[in-house]
Amino acid sequence: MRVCVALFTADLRLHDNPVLQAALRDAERVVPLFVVDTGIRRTGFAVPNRAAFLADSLADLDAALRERGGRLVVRVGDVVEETCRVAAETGAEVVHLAGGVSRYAVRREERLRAELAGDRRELRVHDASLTAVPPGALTPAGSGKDHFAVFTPYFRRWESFSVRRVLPAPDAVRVPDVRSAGLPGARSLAPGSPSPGLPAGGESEARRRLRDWLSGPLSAYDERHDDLAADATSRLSPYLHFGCLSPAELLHRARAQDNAGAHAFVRQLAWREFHHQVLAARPDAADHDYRPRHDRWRRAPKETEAWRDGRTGYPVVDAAMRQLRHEGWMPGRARLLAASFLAKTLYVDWRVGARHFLDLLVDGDVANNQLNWQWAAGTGTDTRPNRLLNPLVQARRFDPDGEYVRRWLPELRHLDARAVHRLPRLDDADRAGLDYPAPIVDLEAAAARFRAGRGVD
Ligand SMILES: Cc1cc2nc3c(=O)[nH]c(=O)nc-3n(C[C@H](O)[C@H](O)[C@H](O)COP(=O)(O)OP(=O)(O)OC[C@H]3O[C@@H](n4cnc5c(N)ncnc54)[C@H](O)[C@@H]3O)c2cc1C
Repeated sequence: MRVCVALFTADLRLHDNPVLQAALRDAERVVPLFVVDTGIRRTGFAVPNRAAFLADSLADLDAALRERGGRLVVRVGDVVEETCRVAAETGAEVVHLAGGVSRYAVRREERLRAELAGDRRELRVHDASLTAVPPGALTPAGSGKDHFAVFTPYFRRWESFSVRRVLPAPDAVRVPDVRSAGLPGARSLAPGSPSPGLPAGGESEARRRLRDWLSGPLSAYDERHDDLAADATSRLSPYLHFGCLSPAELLHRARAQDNAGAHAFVRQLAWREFHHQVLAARPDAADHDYRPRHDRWRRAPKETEAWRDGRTGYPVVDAAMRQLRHEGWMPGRARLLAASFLAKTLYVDWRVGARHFLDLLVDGDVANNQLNWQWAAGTGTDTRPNRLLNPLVQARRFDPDGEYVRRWLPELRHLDARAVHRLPRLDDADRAGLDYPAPIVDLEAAAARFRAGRGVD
């Protein structure tokens, strides 16, 4: 074959990229194509933090292709129309694409297949690109079900799945003569300013972080990942979200280190894949309860605003929410306790919180964000859906010295650990002089309200 198109989506890398490798195998010349998709802009999913990360990642991908004699071809418009146009202009017979799981990705794939077929061209989809185990490859034996609804049995099967081997980065990429728009800047992808502490995007940065992570911190992951002050998780999530890092490669390399840290880390990677297979089977779970509980959610605009601003009066929740605004990222434990606080303690619809996270998270992802929110709200796959996380207990367990709180709440920097933990229990006289709010909600009353709302004892 003379020409193929490799359409990049959430796989912005040269290493271990099945889409690019298949295109290079099939054709003498390959169009490495990225379409700045105006359809995604219309969904509201394009926000400044992810736009900045995406702009970095595209620039890095282009530079890596240029080192190999190629370049990234960029188009702006409807992804299906632009891809078909590029295929027609270059005479490409086949377009290669990574299989996605969101409704948007599935619809894109269907439209692309139909449009290309009308032009006697073919779409080839690679389903072990965005996850190590293809979503849908594992189903509960003998149940007739199309996906796993509970993590532990999924994990057991996932662990024994034979993951494809890691593919090398290509040495050379020959690109046909075809028009390209310039690389997009962050502001052309989404107006507005990114968070000041946003990480840099791109495959080069991803591989540098991967090397650092594997060379030491990984082995302590089991002991330290929930320690909020230690900042001892990988921070690889945005690189996985944009595909600057391959999940299959990460999995193989973590597994090669046979220690407790690596085992615990691999289990977390499986959660990502678990949520992808749930969303693939139940795309409606992006905005509908996976397991409806007939909740009578509260509308509490002032309390929700206080939660968004990190002014709830519960220091660990507020620290988490301020970190989110500053970095566009927060550790898993902080996400969980902040989400539980909104959906259970304040009893506000999880969709309100999920939207706020998607507005800021640099790794904001339909599968992981929406389904983790549902897990925290008890409308998802949690097998104990009505448990409530107490923010005071969470703070003592996961930030015993109050260091995480002091890092993110400058107004409390002068307080010692004991004072930080006692803060929500102080009366107004003791609170005087502190620029920090009284708790916006009483925890016992909130727990009773949640149970009554949900109809559980
Ligand atoms: C309410 C809520 C919303 C979330 N939203 C997102 C999101 O939009 N995008 C996202 O990538 N993750 C999301 N997560 C999952 C998880 O919190 C993050 O992936 C993780 O904190 C990222 O930090 P890390 O890379 O240092 O993770 P590590 O602790 O180093 O874990 C390694 C990798 O495992 C995966 N992982 C870990 N925990 C989970 C989990 N619970 N679910 C799925 N994958 C997991 C991630 O890909 C992560 O990068 C959310 C969790 C909660 C509770």
